[in-house]
Formats: sequence, structure tokens, C-alpha cells
Amino acid sequence: MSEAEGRWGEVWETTGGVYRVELGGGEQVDAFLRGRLKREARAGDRVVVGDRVRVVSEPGADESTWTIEEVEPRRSQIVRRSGPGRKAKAVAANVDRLVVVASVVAPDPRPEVIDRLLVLAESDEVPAVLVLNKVDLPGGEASAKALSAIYRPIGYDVRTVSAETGEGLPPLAALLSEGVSAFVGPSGVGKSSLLNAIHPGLSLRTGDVSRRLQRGRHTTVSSRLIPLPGGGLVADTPGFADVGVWGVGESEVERCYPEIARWAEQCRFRGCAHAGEPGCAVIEAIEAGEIAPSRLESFRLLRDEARADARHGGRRNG
Ligand SMILES: Nc1nc2c(ncn2[C@@H]2O[C@H](COP(=O)(O)OP(=O)(O)OP(=O)(O)O)[C@@H](O)[C@H]2O)c(=O)[nH]1
Ligand SMILES: [Zn+2]
Repeated sequence: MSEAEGRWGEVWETTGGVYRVELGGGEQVDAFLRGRLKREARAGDRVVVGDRVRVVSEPGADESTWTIEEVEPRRSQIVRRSGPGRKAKAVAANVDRLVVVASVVAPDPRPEVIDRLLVLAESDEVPAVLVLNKVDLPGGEASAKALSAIYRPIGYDVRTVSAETGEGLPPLAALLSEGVSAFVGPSGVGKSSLLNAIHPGLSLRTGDVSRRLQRGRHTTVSSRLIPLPGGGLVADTPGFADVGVWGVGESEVERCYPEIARWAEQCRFRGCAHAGEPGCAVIEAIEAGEIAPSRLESFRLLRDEARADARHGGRRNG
């Protein structure tokens, strides 16, 4: 490809309308949107970190300016919905895995919160890894066992770790060294501690800090992909933690619970709500211990939320 046709790279940082593009080997340029892409961005179809873009340079008085001319179709994307009825917006593209972090104690794990994040991964069709942190704390082992017993049989990759002692970290580090990972999870579960334990010195912005920054200075908080010393990238985007499932359709919620969807195929009635209908295979699976009661509980909650959201006119945006 000649210089006139531009060069392909990956968006590593977005701040307002400036896109920092990594062209390979550490060579980076700041690029801007023009024309059609700018109009699309205004309409909500933004260019986000992780996007593969073609940039073209135009000679200027001092230095050349770069513009983004083309965006490669995304392999995957993580979308965030800021509230019921709001449009879903992409926050990161071409993400290889969503690392859902929970702490086994302090704060105590809340299955509903874990399920929400797993639903997000399923809905975005990004593989999820469930990381159970703080196993070093009293009661940690037992809690990790109980959670593993819920999530492993569903097919999720569950890892028990401690950022404090380093237990379980080498295999997690190996996983992160490939592709783009995004960490999600409630405040205080140890997301930054895990990354700092794996790569000391990594300056990851913690949820609290970014929230403070957002309030204190009226600047746009940037989203970044942080390159890890051993390879791989971690998405650091503000607001990841504030996820609802707003915009996931009522019928889509069931698909986002793989084990419930599997059993539902054997319910007597099509469109069974698993709420006491005769011949409900899901209820039978609960009674047989094949599905965890907490999963059906959160499923019902999220389905009701999706139904209420649909009434508010919320809809999923690609
Ligand atoms: N005992 C123990 N404490 C941990 C572990 N991991 C993190 N902590 C502690 O838990 C607290 C929260 O850790 P953070 O890494 O700030 O949590 P976070 O998920 O990044 O939180 P936000 O930035 O608010 O989203 C800190 O006091 C950590 O020292 C662990 O494996 N064991
Ligand atoms: Zn049923």
C-alpha cells in the first residue's frame, strides 16, 4: 500500500475527537475524523478503542495531519447502555475476552451482579472468563468452591486467584498476553490489584480515580488500550462498571443464560416463561440440581427489566 492510500493501525486511545492510532512497532499518530465517518460518529456509531482503521496523512504547514478514512468491520464489540431506553453505544471493539472479576469475600460476591456481566458478554458475543479473587481471605476457599460449582458446569472458564499471594496468577497472565482483554466487575473486587500484581508498575486508572477525574475536571476522560509488557492489551475505559442490561431484548435474555436456554428447549410449551407452567424442563432442572436457583432468580429479574425497558421504548443498537 502506498503512502497515499494510507496505513492500517489500531486505535489505542480516544480523547474527545482525537484518536491515537498504533501503526505497529510503537509508531503512533494522532488522527481525526472527517466527512462521512464524522457524521456517523455524531449519529452514535463511534470509532472506539480496538478499531482497526486506515489513516492517511496530509502535509500541513508544521507537520502532517492524519485522518481516519476507513474502519474495518469489527470482530466483536462491547456496548454500554447508559440507562433504560437509551441507545447502546460501542465502548471497545475487537475485544477477545471479558474478564468478569468477583471477590469471594470482602465484598461478598453477588450472583446477580456476576450474572449481569455474563449476560453482557453473551449478548456482545465476547467470551467471558470469571475470575474469583481474594481466595487468600478467611472463607475464601469455600466461597470460591461454591461459585465454581455454579458457573463451571454452565461452561464458563472460572479461575480462582489472589492478587495478594499471587495464587493462580501465572495462567491468568498467560491468557492476558494474547489479544485484547476488558476487565469488568464491581468496585473493590481487585481489578487494578490483579493487573498490578501481574504487571507491577502498570498505571491503571481505577474506577474511583476515573470517576473523580470526570467530576473534577470538565474534560473528556479518555479510553485506552494499555499494552502489557508480556504482550496483549487491556482496555481501560471509564464507565465499564456501570453496566445495566438495558437494551437486551426480553427474548434475548434467555439466550444469554446458556444452561437455561438449553433446558428450555425441552419445556412443553414454546415460549414457556419457566414460572410454574406444566412440563417446564427448567423448573425440573432446578429441582434436580442441574441449574442453580440463583441463576433462575437473576434470569427472572433481568427478563422483567428487559420487559420494562421495552415499554420505555429502549432498543438494542447493533
Ligand atoms: N486480601 C486480599 N485483598 C485484595 C486482593 N485483591 C485486592 N485486594 C484489596 O481490595 C481492595 C480493592 O482493590 P482494587 O484493586 O482497588 O479493586 P478494583 O476492583 O480495582 O476497584 P475499583 O477501582 O473501585 O473498580 C484493595 O484494598 C486491595 O488491596 C486479594 O487478592 N486479597
Ligand atoms: Zn419452562
